[in-house]
Amino acid sequence: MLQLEALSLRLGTFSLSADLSVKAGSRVALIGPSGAGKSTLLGAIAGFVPAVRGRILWHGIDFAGQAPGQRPLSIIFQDNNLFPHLSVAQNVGLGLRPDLRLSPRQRAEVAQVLERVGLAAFATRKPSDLSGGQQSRVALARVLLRARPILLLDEPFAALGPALRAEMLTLVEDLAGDGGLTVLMVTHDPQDALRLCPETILVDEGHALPPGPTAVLLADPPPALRRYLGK
Ligand SMILES: Nc1ncnc2c1ncn2[C@@H]1O[C@H](COP(=O)(O)OP(=O)(O)OP(=O)(O)O)[C@@H](O)[C@H]1O
Repeated sequence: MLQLEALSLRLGTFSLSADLSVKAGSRVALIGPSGAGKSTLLGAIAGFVPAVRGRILWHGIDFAGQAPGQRPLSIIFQDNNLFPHLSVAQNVGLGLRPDLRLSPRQRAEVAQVLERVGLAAFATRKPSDLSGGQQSRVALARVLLRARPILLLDEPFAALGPALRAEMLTLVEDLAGDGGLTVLMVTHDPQDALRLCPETILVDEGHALPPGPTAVLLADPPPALRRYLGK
């Protein structure tokens, strides 16, 4: 279980509170108006935004004092955080060793995971020689290799067209299911939330609410969400 316990965050004049928990192995969307604090909340979980008050716990262990790289999570942003000067295989290999001194066994793991996301034939290419969807797959491959139990997605597929986005969400669902990952995904698209995430956290007016069933939330949105969705 991931617990945000009486959490309070502040960035300049912006503040956000959260008191909620997310079940291990579940997939949860974060939805809310632009500037509501969705990325800030992921940033706090990842360790980039310090908490003013409260705690973040994973299976009862406090994240405080754990640097971002030590936390049991991976994060993918919209730009996929790929290094342009490294090949696809190297970008993925970074998930295992930042200095890229991979053992033969680790190289084999990289090859295996590239196969898993359908990029076996692209290992030596640079990210710029790939389509947007393929770049997203590289980022997912790296996450898979890191094998951290929490996956944070910050509008990862926003730049992709609808069909490709649906395909990527299915891939995330498969990979998350296989690995038993806990997924938190920021999205502006209610359909994406419905597709991947049975539950949704509504972030609005300085609060992140506890997760509720996505279908129920979208079928009968509270006023704040109604405004945001333009319903
Ligand atoms: N470094 C910063 N210093 C001060 N304020 C910041 C900083 N970063 C973000 N903010 C403010 O914090 C608020 C929350 O931003 P955040 O990016 O978390 O929102 P969001 O819900 O993810 O928005 P969007 O959907 O547009 O990506 C915004 O009002 C933003 O202007």
